[in-house]
Amino acid sequence: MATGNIKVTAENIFPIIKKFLYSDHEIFLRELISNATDATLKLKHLSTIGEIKGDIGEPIIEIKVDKDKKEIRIIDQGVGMTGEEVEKYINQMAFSGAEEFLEKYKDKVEDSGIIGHFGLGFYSSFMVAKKVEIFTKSYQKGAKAVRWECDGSPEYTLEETKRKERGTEIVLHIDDDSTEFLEEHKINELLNKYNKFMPIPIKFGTREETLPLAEDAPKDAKPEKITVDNIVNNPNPAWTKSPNDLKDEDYKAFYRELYPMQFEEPLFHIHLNVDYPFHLTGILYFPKLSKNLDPTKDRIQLYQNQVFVTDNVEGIVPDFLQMLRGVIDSPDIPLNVSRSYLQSDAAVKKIASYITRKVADKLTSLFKKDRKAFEEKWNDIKVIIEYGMLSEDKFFEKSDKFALYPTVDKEYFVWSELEEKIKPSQTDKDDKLIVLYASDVKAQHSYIDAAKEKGYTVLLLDSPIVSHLLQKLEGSKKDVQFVRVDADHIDNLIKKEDTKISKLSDEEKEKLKPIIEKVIPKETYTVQLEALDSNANPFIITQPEFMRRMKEMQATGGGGMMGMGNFPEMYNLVVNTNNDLVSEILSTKTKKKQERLIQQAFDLAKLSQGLLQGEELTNFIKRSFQMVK
Ligand SMILES: Nc1ncnc2c1ncn2[C@@H]1O[C@H](COP(=O)(O)OP(=O)(O)OP(=O)(O)O)[C@@H](O)[C@H]1O
Repeated sequence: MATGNIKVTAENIFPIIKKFLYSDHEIFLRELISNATDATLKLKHLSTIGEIKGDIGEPIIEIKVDKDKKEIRIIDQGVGMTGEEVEKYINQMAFSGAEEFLEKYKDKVEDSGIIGHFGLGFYSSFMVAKKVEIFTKSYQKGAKAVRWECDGSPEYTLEETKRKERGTEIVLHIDDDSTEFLEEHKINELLNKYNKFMPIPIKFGTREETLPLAEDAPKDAKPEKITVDNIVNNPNPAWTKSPNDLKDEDYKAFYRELYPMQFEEPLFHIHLNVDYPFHLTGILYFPKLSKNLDPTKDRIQLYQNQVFVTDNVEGIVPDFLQMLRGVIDSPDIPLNVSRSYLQSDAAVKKIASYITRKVADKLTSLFKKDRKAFEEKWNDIKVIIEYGMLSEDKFFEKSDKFALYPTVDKEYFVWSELEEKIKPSQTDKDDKLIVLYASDVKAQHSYIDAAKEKGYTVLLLDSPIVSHLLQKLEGSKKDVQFVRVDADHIDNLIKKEDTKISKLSDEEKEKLKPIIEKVIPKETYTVQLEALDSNANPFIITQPEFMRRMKEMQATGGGGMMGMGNFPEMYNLVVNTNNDLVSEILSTKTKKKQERLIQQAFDLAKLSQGLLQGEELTNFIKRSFQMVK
């Protein structure tokens, strides 16, 4: 038997480990299962290359909990260790990691989550155990089994022991302050969180399985029950397979496996697979976005060689794709590092731009392959795509191929098609292409109608960030301007000629303006007299595009003009000097009647904008009944 002192610069490393990693105690199980997995994968590799002769069977990893003895055991059938190897890897190497760790982080107690990075994996067991034993036997011929023990002081014991089976058994004698880990449900929870897709089968207890009855079994035959290993993981998850071997159904099944509480099917998936300049596999899903979507639930999961790392992929996956679901697995992602480290990591940065490109390519191919199906999905995916166009320039460049511009009549165009269609009719006198859009088909009905009557195309752009996107589109496309149909009278939106003849003379106009201004609230409405088509309404309420868009941009964050968001609503009241009613208002002699006509026309204009409510609406209805009496 050998005893010795583990060499560490600090007097006693274990209390420090505990303190450093206080919040992350539960990762001990992941670390130990990772080691067991590595040892098993090594064994399989040695067997494949002929280093190990004979059958190695189907090695599994087993977790056992003994609540009475306060023990957790992690048992593998991997390569095991010789006495020298324990000496080297557990006593010295692991501790050199510990030393480095201490050296680097002694002043930064708050920076936790760095263990794996420093090869402290095994020692994380001391976060929950007051004593740890290792029973191990190497695969090497003639190797003797050894037992190592350490109680959290720098002293350890290493001795020969009796053990026939190849592999390693770690026994954790759980500390009194960590007994929660002796609960079966807690272990199940951890296995489900961190080890659900690890590559070696993990057994935790047993379960009953009912065998199917033989076809010719008598009617009263009872099905036979057998006890089988309870394997908690799926060692071959879909993302590790080749896309050629997977059908649509398999992808959907994997989605359900990942998110058992999700009942909505995903819209489509993207299988990621890259070997150079970094390794990455994964499957991303576009979910159906609904209003009650909780962005903190069922997020993209990040794995390193099938070991769960985190479901906070901020900084790894571009912002606009955070709403997607699925998994990303890369051996190049460090297991246990702090978030700031992850974000500054060069490999991680490349991952984000690769994913962006891949998503753009997939959208392009989906659009090309089945345009109709893509159009049907557009409403569900547009927010993600529009957000991507806004935030990622590379994505914006590619989006011309698949970003759709739907009309109020549910026709869908990509930019080049739209341009071709509206260029002849919607180019104004200054050679600007005016793109008309609505945000609410019902509320803006009369304006849409007026535009359609002129043969114009009206888009329906109703996502919350659309004003930001239009700003960006106008900045990148030459001589293009977007205007919402209710921003002005249609003749003013797409100006074809400079002046229109007004029925009212300049003196008449000067007389009329103050009369109207007296009746309508000046602080909200600016009166504007304009010579429009005689068929156009007498009074039209508009909200200038610029003003409205800036306010919207303020409200949805970023951009826009400072302070605009708090500005009161301001509108224009366009008075059509060519409409007969306006002439009538001017020529009405009785002041009372004149005011009533103005009020009535004004209320009608408000009504068509959805602005007439409450008391004003009640008064309007009363007045209207009196007028038709
Ligand atoms: N179950 C095991 N079977 C065989 N060898 C093991 C086992 N557990 C640990 N070891 C050996 O002990 C070494 C130290 O383990 P430890 O978990 O501390 O660090 P690591 O696995 O090398 O790195 P990290 O876990 O930080 O990624 C391992 O590299 C391995 O050689």
